[in-house]
Amino acid sequence: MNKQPRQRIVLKVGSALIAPDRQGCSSRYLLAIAQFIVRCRAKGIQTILVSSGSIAAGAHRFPLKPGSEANSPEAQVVLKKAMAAAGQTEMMATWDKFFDFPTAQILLTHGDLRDRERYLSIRETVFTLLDHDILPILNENDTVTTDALKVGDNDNLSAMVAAAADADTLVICSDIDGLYNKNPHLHSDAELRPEVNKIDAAIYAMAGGSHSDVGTGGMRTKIEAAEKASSHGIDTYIVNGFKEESFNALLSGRNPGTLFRASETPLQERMHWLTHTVRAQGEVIVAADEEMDSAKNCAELSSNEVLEVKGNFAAGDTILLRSDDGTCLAKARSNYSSSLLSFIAEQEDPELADSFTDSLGGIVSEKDIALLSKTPQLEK
Ligand SMILES: Nc1ncnc2c1ncn2[C@@H]1O[C@H](COP(=O)(O)OP(=O)(O)O)[C@@H](O)[C@H]1O
Ligand SMILES: N[C@@H](CCC(=O)OP(=O)(O)O)C(=O)O
Repeated sequence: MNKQPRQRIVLKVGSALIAPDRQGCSSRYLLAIAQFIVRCRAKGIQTILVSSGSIAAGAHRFPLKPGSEANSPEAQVVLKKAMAAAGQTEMMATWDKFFDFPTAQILLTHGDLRDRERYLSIRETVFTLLDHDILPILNENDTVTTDALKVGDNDNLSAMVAAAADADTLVICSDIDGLYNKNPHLHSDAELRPEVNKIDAAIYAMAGGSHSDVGTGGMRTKIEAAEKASSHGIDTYIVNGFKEESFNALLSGRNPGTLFRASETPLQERMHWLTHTVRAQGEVIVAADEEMDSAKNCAELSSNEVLEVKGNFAAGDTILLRSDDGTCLAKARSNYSSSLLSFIAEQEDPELADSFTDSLGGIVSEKDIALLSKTPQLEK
């Protein structure tokens, strides 16, 4: 970590470190990580742990019988939820054994993080725990989450937690030294990237998926996490969690892996939340020549400029403003439901359409708009 004293760090630990043999939790690699947490606290650095591994820890409780229906993809999803439920308690108990200070469990879904009220409540809880020197240990609530509600990987979850907790450093512990120019498990000539100052398509092109059977992240989700965190002013490291030297290096201000440098112009907290944490519930398509390059212009969007309304959303949900050439323009809180907006946008008579917006107000509000980059891209 950089020379200047760091005040708050989020540490993400992957499944392969928690249950390397898939036979329940093992302290084999966790002792060095626990000692790192203790040493951080001794230096006055507050620490938050995002720990994967509930599924990996619980998997051995569910031996698969050959040919059973549990081999179907649907059954596998249900089984993983049960594994997570069984493994979560074992994982928490394993961490708790290392410390002579208390730990606290926070299980989240993306549904919690994209709801502003619940997001602020989580943030408040984390701050209260830190104020009382209690180590928050967070994980996705795999047992109850659904495709619509889940973050899906703890790399991205750890970045959202780091933003919510106003951390200044995110350390993602992986089973590899850092980001290579290609997957080192597949290419013997792969080279480690020590620093990344700008995350772009070329960086994403380096990343492949996970090779482990219980991990879900792979390198792509780590880059997504680094993009979220660095845009919030958070230095993000990918380090090899299997090497004690990684943690010694961090504590002495050296970079043992890949450092994604924090943006010099971080997004304001609410804008960051809107841009990187909230998932759009629908889309509003406008013509590519519409001037949507400022929050003010977006807020002046009128119903007769709406070409199409996609998805089902309620008033208050977040939508994606996209031009008809595919460019993501902005994410914004919609003041209209998708059905009402579709009805208004379909009115042939622009004066009738305007009479609705005149009485109900703008489609989106200027204070709830986060402009996105002006290049055609898939929404992350
Ligand atoms: N460009 C890359 N650089 C490094 N690792 C990569 C890259 N592309 C794909 N990978 C794979 O991503 C894995 C790390 O992600 P993951 O499997 O989620 O592990 P963990 O759960 O320990 O974080 C590496 O072991 C490697 O197989
Ligand atoms: N919530 C899941 C996390 C899965 C996950 O992100 O795993 P990994 O890619 O090993 O960090 C679990 O506890 O198993």
